[in-house]
Amino acid sequence: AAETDSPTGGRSGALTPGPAVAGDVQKIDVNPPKGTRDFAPEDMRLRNWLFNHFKEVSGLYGFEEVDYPVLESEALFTRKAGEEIKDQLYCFEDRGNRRVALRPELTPSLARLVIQKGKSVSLPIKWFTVGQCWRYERMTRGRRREHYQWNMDIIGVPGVMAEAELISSIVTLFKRIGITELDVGFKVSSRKVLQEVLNCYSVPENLFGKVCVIIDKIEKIPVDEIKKELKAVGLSQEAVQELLQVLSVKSLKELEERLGSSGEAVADLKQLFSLAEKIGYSKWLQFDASVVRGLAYYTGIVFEGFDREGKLRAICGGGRYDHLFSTFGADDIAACGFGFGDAVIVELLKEKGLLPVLNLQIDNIVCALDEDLQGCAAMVASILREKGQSVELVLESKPLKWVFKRAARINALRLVLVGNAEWQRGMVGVKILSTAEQYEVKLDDLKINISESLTL
Ligand SMILES: OCc1cccc(Br)n1
Repeated sequence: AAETDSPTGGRSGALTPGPAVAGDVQKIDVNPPKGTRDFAPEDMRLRNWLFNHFKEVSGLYGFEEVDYPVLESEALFTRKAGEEIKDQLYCFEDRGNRRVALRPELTPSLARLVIQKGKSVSLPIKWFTVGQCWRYERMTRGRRREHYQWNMDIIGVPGVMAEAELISSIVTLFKRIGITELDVGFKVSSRKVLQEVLNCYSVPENLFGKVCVIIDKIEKIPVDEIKKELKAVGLSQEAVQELLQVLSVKSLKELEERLGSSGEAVADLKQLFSLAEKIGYSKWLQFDASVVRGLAYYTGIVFEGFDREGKLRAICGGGRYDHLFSTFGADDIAACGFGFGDAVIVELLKEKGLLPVLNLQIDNIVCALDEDLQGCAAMVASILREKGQSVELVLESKPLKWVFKRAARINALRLVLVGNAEWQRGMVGVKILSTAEQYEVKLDDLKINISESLTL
């Protein structure tokens, strides 16, 4: 069955299309395109709750928000490393015969903007964004074709403090939404591990990305297939054997025994775990040599957030990518970042019973008791809105029963009634809906502040 797309489960509840309409008007499909989601109000409240946490955490860490077009030149993503993200590129030729694509990730756009800004931005650059990303996947697998990703990137810091800061920001996010280290962990490794092994077998640099992309599939396809693909790109039997062995190393200590203490891979990882200890999130981290991530451009520390029950796909992932900029014809600059999707985290929150209850809340519902008082009711609404009060103004003449029902549905705190008798005396009626207390309030007092005036 197709994965539940909507955060509240199941595909959006479309109206059951009625009988064919008159004439040749075609009934439209009221569902969104395959693999995409609508966000109805209750879904949008959950999405805004999550994205607000993303943005608040980004602010806590001193990151600035940026944004890019969802449509980019296809050239940003046409890396020749056999990545799934390229195979599933949502690309086409536009009316100007340009090859364009719906972005499958945000990092290349960030690199493009950093290069564009050049010397006008001071280092380190710390940018974040929350953006929709796309892939065109055959619907046979029924998977989503879009999701929103929170991305944080630090540009211009070669040291591991940058990765430590990024992982710290994700831990902060998790804590804010009720996720603990008992629910989620981070598998951490470094691609320098693979680099050091491949260097021993004189494997040319340009194969590095391809080798990593193949190895990233180690838990998804049989190991014989992995071996076959590695040999197909030119690795010797010995190199393949050594690679697969080093990926099964179970601890940093064992890695150090295998690679020695002088290499950067071990040094970086030891420093990261030491920083995690100091910052206070080492319980969230574990070394896992098999983590390589599926993007070709990572060059150093890589990490992914996983649910400890092992029911879900990776929650987030990232790492260092020190050579991405030169692939765009610019000077290289140290860089690291992560992506955090909006879908898996919601599945995890559901699993853990941590979905927040987010109801609509309106301060006032304002209603005219007589047709000819509609304008007066609108005036009362304006007065309240100018005081920063949210107001649902009843826009048509409705029976009080309907108004009370509406008030309950929108969770209104107060009902403000505009009636002839009171209006003649410059007053309006106010009912506190939770306690049924009733007041008459002078219109002038409303101009002060309805809450204050109610204490009169
Ligand atoms: O994380 C891979 C990915 C990229 C774009 C869209 C979706 Br859904 N998933």
